[in-house]
Amino acid sequence: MFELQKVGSISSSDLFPGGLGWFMDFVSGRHRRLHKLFGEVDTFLNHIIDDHLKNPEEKTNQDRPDIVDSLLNTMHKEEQDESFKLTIDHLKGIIQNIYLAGVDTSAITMIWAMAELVRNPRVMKKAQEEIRTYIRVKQNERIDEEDVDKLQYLKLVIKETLRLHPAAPLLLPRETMSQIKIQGYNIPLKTFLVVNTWSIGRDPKHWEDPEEFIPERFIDSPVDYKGQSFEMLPFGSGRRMCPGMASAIATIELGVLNLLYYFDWRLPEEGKYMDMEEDGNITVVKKVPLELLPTLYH
Ligand code: HEM
Repeated sequence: MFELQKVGSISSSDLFPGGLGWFMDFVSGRHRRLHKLFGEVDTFLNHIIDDHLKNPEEKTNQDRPDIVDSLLNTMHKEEQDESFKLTIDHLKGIIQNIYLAGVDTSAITMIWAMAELVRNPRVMKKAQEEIRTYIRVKQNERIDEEDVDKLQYLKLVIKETLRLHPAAPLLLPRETMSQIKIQGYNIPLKTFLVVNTWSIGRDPKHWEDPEEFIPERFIDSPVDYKGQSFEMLPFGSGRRMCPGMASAIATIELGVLNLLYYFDWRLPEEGKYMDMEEDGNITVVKKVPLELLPTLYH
């Protein structure tokens, strides 16, 4: 999947629409690689679906159905709307979307959040104090989604992480549907437009100390990540903005909450500088993998 994401990023055909781009992609072997990768991904998706068909949720130890179980159930329900029937191909498309657009991006954001927290002990301490004051988990119980609502500072930490480290820093490309004028620039019809949300989130015109990790900057601020505040757009904006935003936020908040509730974290070598260099293309990851030592707290 990750290889597909890499090969599927901006191609010559995007930059030179028409014959030239297609020819360049053909000569560079990109078409062949994509074709091969699609075959591999299709086999992988068939495995996932077969596994679920062989082991329906009621026959496994799972305590709740996963999304593939739910989609298979919908598919098999007789009362499906005649005008739109969910098929195995739709199901494959949805699973692929979740893998390509959802798993990587959410994991990347959690890694950046943990990196920033360890680099900023003041913020880590404040976040853990809040969590350990408001959350009490009894034995054999789990932290659940409702617990997150009690944690205002944790939410600010995630917001600040999304400002500084939007997982998809260039959003998805757009093409203008007519000639437009923006801030004095004439943009012709059918122009390929890329929005750099990474630099928007660090623009000193809008952010004080933009490179600093300061979750408190969002206290009493109307600026949010939901596509309405153009000072930060980690999930994009408009009708093609990220449809997985709510699921991503729930996953990230709950994930980081679990990490901070159960463990204390430190660098393997105390006091060592943490390299925050970035790497990637469609998604931007931490170039030097994050290595932290956990100590069990609860
Ligand atoms: C931190 C996590 C995530 C980030 C930062 C993120 C970010 C984005 C961004 C920037 C876009 C392009 C929006 C635009 O150009 O206006 C996008 C599109 C998309 N995202 Fe996410 N995303 C995340 C998680 C997820 C999850 C969990 C899912 C699914 C479960 C998901 C599914 C999608 C899909 C399907 C699109 C394409 C929408 C379209 O083209 O109409 N994303 N995401």
